[in-house]
Amino acid sequence: MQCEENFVESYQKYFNANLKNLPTMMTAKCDACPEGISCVPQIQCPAHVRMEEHAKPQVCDLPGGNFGFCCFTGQNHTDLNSKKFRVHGFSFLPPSVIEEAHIRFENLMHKTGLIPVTPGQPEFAHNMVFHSSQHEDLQNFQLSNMAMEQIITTQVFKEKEHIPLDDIITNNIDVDFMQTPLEQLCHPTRPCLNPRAKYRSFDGNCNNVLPHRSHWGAAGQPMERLLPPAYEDGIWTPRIHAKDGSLLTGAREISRILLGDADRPHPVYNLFLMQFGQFIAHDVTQSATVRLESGQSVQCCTENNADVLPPHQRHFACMPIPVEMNDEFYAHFGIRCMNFVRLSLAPNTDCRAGYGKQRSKVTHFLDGSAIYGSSVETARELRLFRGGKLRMFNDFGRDMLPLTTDKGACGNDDPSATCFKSGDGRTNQIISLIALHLIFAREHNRIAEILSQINPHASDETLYQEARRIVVAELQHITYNEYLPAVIGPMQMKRFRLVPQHHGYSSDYNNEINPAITNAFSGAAFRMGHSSVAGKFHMPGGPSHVEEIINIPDVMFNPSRMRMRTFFDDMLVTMLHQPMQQVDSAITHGLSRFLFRGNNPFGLDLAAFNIQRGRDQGLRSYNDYLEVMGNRRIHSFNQLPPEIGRKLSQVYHHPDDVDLWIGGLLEKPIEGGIVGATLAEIIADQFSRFKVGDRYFYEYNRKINPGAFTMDQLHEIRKVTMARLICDNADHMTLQAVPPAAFRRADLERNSPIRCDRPEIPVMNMEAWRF
Ligand code: HEM
Ligand SMILES: [Ca+2]
Repeated sequence: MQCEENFVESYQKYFNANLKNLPTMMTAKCDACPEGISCVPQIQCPAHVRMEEHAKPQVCDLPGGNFGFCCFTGQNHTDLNSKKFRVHGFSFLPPSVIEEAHIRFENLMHKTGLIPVTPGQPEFAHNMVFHSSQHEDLQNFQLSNMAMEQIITTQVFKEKEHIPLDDIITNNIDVDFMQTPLEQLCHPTRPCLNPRAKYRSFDGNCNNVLPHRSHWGAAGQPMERLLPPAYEDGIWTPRIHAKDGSLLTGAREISRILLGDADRPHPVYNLFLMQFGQFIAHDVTQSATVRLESGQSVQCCTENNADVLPPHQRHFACMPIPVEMNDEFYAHFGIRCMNFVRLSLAPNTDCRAGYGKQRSKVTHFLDGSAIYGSSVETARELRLFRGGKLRMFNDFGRDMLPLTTDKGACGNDDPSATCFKSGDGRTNQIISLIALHLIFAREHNRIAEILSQINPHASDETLYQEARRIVVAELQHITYNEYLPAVIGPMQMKRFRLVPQHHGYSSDYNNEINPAITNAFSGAAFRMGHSSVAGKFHMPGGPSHVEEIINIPDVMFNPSRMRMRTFFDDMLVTMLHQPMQQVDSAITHGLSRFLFRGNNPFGLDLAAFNIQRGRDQGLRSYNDYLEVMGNRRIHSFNQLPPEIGRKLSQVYHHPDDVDLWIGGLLEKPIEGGIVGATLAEIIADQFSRFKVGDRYFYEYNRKINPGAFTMDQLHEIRKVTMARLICDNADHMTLQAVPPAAFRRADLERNSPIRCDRPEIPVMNMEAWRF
């Protein structure tokens, strides 16, 4: 193993030049890591950041000319190694702790703040984005309560036994709920009945075949963390104090001061990129807010949002956002409070006391769950059970998504109102999202139809599962081949080994990697997409050539236009031609003032929600994420480019207070990507987990993936592009041609729309699937 001492130069070349970086540690750089240890970017090896100098890992080379670390501590922020520093040796919970916790729990559940939100209000629609099915909502209520009782017990234990905060946030207390009344809340993990199942399960269970990891990435499992939580008590109390002890500036105030509305069209990418982003965001993450037993959502403001409810009347999950008297928008309506309810938690599967972990309701894998559902029950409801197809709604000869009367999906009491159903409960949230769902549902049926022609004797079940396997592979291929490089740039694609292969199988699977969503990704990094949203759709004119302009709040949870004859095509044309907005400090008022306005003169502020949500999830400050990436912390706003430093100092006292989503948005985009270096690293880490931690990933061979494609099939999958999927599933009434790079603006040189039979938009040869 060759080692070299001076590697600072290559390090500086990679990281954001603005920050005048130097490595946080100095060790020799070696060619290769010891056997069995992988070389990864520093963010994928977070535990060692907390360690003593002598425990720091060696530096090694990564593809793309940059270095990483020979990571022996794993991809979690805690490491077994740190256990030896543990101060306390408890192994059981004193009965007095359990009794007191139970009394507190009962008080919280049944005594205060049981006021529901009124239908028709914007906050009613806000809660619909956390909806999946009535059954799921009820289950969520029960699990969330169980988790709450565990959390309260941990809080009482910490208070009574004076457990240091650091031991709590690093999961360093070895106390479990076994042999206590809370034992019934523990869910022992079950071994998989068929570890070599050819098709992935619907709920994501048994992806990892090791018995104690079979639940990794499954629906309902908790989000995991890159860094320890920044809860005030280490357990669940949200961060509200700045470093200097003063109160942090409110989320709405930060939003209105820093994130104005400005039209800055992206020079390269179109709205299809934005929309695909939301579609896959919904595949991989859906949190849920705490609800009342009745299933209704909690209200944290007084009538007409005139004030926040006084603390003694508030539900325990309330975290209302105060609105200033001088708010240039909401003041006109007398609004002084925006409703905000905290996310529900998942009970700890290992039955140990610890900090709260947010529950995600969908499968964490990128596995088409937004198309097929995250449970066997939903998958069944969506199937036709004939020819392997999905159920569709035949709308005057056209296949549309099936309709639903579930009020939780559109919030509409009118039974004749259009409202669509898919594998995800958020489909109707904006009309352009429905277009993506429709493309993928039609693609499934198109493939099932061809498969049945080639294989006339195949059963409905085989056709369905094979079509699903192909569609999920197409989704993964488009994501890694076209979408991700646009977002995080070519350098990160290489560093994190995310570039799809042109030939052969990949063998990158690693059963040590938990594919779970990280809080940093769902609570901040991937919400970068909100800045790329445009406030208006410029719809092409019909025969009259008069362009129609649609304000986005008018098509949120209001999908009826979708049934107009040419709307689907028109929407696709718009998304391909209209630029998306740059990812920066501008957020359209369509999201930051009028979100889910319905028939009201004002709506909600999504930017304020993102900031508040980060605090709800215990995200650490932007500075801590700089450090885990290997950057130097910032000690003064002067260290930042003047424009950014000036902005941040308007609302934060110290760089240690900056919310991750805000700090990330203000960075300049990395080369070839749309986001800055910090968000790019968090996103790259997440997509590396989806690949390395998913046994059924489309590029894996038969030794890893029991449902691996043959070499011929994989070769065909690799031809698929987003443009091909649009070509094969549009109505072709007003859409006659498609730009070959579907995420790039159609007005770019060499990306002019072309006919779908041109070789630049290749076709899969389905003969490879003759069974
Ligand atoms: C098209 C307009 C969009 C609307 C109206 C919208 C709206 C929302 C809302 C209301 C939430 C929940 C906020 C909260 O209370 O925490 C949310 C969460 C989220 N959004 Fe968006 N969004 C849009 C586009 C996007 C895009 C383009 C992306 C990514 C590229 C994205 C990524 C996310 C993510 C990752 C979450 C967190 C989901 C979870 O874990 O629950 N969104 N969005
Ligand atoms: Ca999924």
